[in-house]
Amino acid sequence: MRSITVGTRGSALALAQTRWVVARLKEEWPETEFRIQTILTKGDRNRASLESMAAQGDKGFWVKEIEDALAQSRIDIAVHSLKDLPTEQPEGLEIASIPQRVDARDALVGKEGMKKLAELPQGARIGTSSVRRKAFLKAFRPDLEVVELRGNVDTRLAALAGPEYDAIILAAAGLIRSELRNRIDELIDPTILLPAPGQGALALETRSDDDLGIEVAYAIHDLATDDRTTAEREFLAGLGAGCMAPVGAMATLKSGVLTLQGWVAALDGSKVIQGSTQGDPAECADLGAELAQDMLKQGASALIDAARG
Ligand SMILES: NCc1[nH]cc(CCC(=O)O)c1CC(=O)O
Repeated sequence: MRSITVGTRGSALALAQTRWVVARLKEEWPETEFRIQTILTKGDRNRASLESMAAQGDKGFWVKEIEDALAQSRIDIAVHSLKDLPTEQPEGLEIASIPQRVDARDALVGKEGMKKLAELPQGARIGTSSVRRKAFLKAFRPDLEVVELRGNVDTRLAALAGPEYDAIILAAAGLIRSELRNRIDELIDPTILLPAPGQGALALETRSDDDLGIEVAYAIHDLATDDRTTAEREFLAGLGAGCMAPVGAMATLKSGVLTLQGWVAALDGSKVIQGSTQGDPAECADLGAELAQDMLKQGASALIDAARG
């Protein structure tokens, strides 16, 4: 029996999404044995330094060790949250497959009486560590207080039991994949909070010369998700921004037309530049790159430079 080793971070969410991937792969390849190998990343080892590393523009905080294991054939397929993958792909490795996206949106989880973003009382305290969520929240409701909240999904939900936060914001997909969908109080409308590029989608990474691994992974590829997230990630790359920038992007597909929305904000939410474009999904990469160029000209460069510090 042929055997494929699938590598992932060891967090509850990473394991939940990897088990989902393996279950889907098993449906397509019933004769193949799949093993799951967890790998500790710099992000897991040293959460405290996350902020400073990110500020220095360290890319691939959650992926480096996993990519090393892949390159050294200790694993055959790596499962990542697409949102955490740098837009530049390392030599010798490729994204072989993007499975179907769950939900791209952000979710609000609130205490009693704190279940809707628009209805939160003046000065309500919202927990998030994302510069994107913070900037867009402040733009929507400058009265809200954004309070730093780090950690994995369980840690963040547990923090809501304490006095520091009235509500927290997380990716809906993380809750859904962790079977915590019932904790979602509001799926936040993307006209208020545009999701991160690639949010809610996974990426299966392989060695570029591993035809078998590529074929196995590709069996669960979803073309619509690929087109949408390619447009979103090319927008991010075209801005010259990383995952730590206050940038949102979301593409939708309807009647064969891809619509891409992109937002770039000042860190304090005092300014948000919004743009959108439409076209043939086959041109998804160009649509993303062109929207980035347009918005850089409209003043997004200054915002991105400022966010970089
Ligand atoms: N930055 C951490 C991270 N990476 C992917 C997800 C959620 C799952 C996804 O977006 O696919 C999360 C947690 C969060 O943003 O709440």
